[in-house]
Amino acid sequence: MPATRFQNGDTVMGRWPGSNLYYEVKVLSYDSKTRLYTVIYKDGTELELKESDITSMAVFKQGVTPSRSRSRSRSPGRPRRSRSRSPARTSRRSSSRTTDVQVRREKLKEVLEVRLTPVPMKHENNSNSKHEKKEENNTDNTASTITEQKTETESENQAGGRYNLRRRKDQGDGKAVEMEKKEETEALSQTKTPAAIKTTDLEFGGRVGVFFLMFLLPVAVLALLILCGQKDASLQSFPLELPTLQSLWDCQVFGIVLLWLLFQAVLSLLPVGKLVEGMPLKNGKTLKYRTNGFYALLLTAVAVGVAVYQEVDLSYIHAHFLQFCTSALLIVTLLSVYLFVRSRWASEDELAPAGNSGYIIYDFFMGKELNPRIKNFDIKFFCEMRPGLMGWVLINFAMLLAEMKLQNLQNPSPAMLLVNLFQLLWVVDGFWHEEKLLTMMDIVYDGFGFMLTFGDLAFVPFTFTCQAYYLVSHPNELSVFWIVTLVTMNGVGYYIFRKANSQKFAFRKNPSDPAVSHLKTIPTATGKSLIVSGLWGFVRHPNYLGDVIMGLAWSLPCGFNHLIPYFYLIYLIALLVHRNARDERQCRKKYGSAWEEYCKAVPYRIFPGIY
Ligand SMILES: NC(=O)C1=CN([C@@H]2O[C@H](COP(=O)(O)OP(=O)(O)OC[C@H]3O[C@@H](n4cnc5c(N)ncnc54)[C@H](OP(=O)(O)O)[C@@H]3O)[C@@H](O)[C@H]2O)C=CC1
Ligand SMILES: CC(C)=CCC[C@@H](C)[C@H]1CC=C2C3=C(CC[C@@]21C)[C@@]1(C)CC[C@H](O)C(C)(C)[C@@H]1CC3
Repeated sequence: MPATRFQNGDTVMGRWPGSNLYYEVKVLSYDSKTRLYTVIYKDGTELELKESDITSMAVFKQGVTPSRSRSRSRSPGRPRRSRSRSPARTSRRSSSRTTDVQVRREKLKEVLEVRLTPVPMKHENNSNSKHEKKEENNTDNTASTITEQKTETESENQAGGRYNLRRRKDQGDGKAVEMEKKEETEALSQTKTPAAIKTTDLEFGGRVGVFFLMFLLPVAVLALLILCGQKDASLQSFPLELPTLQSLWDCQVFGIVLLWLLFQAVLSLLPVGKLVEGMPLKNGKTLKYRTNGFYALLLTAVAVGVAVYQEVDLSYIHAHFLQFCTSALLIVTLLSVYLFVRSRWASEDELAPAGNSGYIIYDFFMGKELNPRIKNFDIKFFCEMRPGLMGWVLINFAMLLAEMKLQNLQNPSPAMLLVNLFQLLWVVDGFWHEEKLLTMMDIVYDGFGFMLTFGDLAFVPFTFTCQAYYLVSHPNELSVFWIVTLVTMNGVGYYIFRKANSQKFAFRKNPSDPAVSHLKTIPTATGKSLIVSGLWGFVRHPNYLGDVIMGLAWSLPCGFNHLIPYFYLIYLIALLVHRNARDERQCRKKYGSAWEEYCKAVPYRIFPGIY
């Protein structure tokens, strides 16, 4: 153990996570990487604590009590009566009381969970025999139970779990919950803001990897567009004819891109649509987000309709596509620099877990600040959903008009129509469920740096449109059989994607919701359960599977002459496989043996029988 304040075997006072209550604990070990102490409470509960959450016994003996606990005695090993409700009681009351309180409580719970990182099983190091027994019992509990939702047995298993934490989240009761939430928020805000933990697990090949990616990604996007626009779109037509500077840059185009960003920013600030609370931050506070994307989409459609009626020639976008892309790339670079510079003034609890390695290049790429804001304008939330996704739909429409113009068509080709409609459905769906983005890792975990800025403002609008761009100069006839097949394929993909995402969201919001209460689940020691039947029992990421099926239906209308229109599909598979690995790593950490059990019960990650 390096020089640390507390040594193995020391008896000290440890803060109970999420509260200001201190209990006697014994230090078991110290992890210099995570800078966390593993401590064991008197009742056998093992937790990882930060140094700031530990204090010496002497402080208490002198009567300087850091705990602000008043009459409320909450022993980690002794559940408070008012909180432990029988599941039967829950199901009688909960369905009609699915209130915001529950959702907020759920969010708060997740913050607490971060502090309750399960300690990996360490049988060989453990000298505490009582503890060993507990561990074995617990492993049995989680390993043997694939239960129907909310049975008494499940609840008992949970209560006897390793952390002796009651299942709180899967129980619903409006009033009590509200009180609980208040207490917990109070406790959280009283707790000193934790020091930012340095990012030690570097992704994307670390500093060297991201350095190359930062150059490779923009070049790859430009190369894709050049190839897509060429008559011979074969991958073998390398080396590409280098574009002239004039075909890459145009000040008017740059102005249009800036106007587009401004227009979308103004729409995003309109006081319509729900004001939604995001997930709690490290300091227990939450940010508010205006979710008016659907209205913004409608207003954008009206504006575009008026422009077309006024005979604005949208095929201009097709003719200047490369210039639009370079303008976007310049904006991405400027915005990333701005974000990196401003992150110097961000407080510790405003920093993202993923982008704080201390290496400039890496942090610039990953993003240091979690939720950069200018007053109430959330730059990340805006960029994730608005200019890129709206731009995608607009560009697709412009390509449709360009196809009619260049190929002298009265109507758009069926292939172009299908690509436009399929992708429009996906974007509309995204705006309809905009609120759900707030729980995704991009918002909750990733910083806002070059990677996401580039992804949102350049990658999405200029590569997701590659099928439509390709079709303008590479027409492809579709038979009725193909049209029916593609519509069915997109429908099936969309059904799986939507159902899986909605099921998970509904379950996390309220597991007793009649829409999901029939699903089988695996309980976990954190209090959350994992769905193990239906789509989530088919593969571990059914939502990714649905997305990939749709991706295939978007590329097939372009035919089989070239690989280039399949770029989106290839990107999507690579992204989702990587995302899946990232997510599973986090879930394994969060859920321990319950996650292993889930993996055993549902062996395939995305593609049944293959992966
Ligand atoms: N086209 C594109 O470019 C992209 C599309 N997407 C799409 O966005 C959607 C959302 O993706 P993503 O953000 O990756 O999130 P996921 O839907 O994959 O969420 C993963 C989380 O779900 C929870 N979970 C996992 N398994 C279970 C289970 N069995 N039961 C209950 N909860 C479970 C866990 O969180 P916890 O337990 O903490 O709740 C886990 O961390 C997907 O449909 C994806 O295809 C995403 C990225 C890019
Ligand atoms: C090569 C590179 C740097 C890629 C960056 C990846 C981004 C393009 C994607 C990462 C996750 C995304 C999501 C959406 C758009 C693409 C990015 C930003 C999304 C907002 C689109 C709308 C959907 O409905 C969604 C909310 C599910 C989705 C979330 C993830």
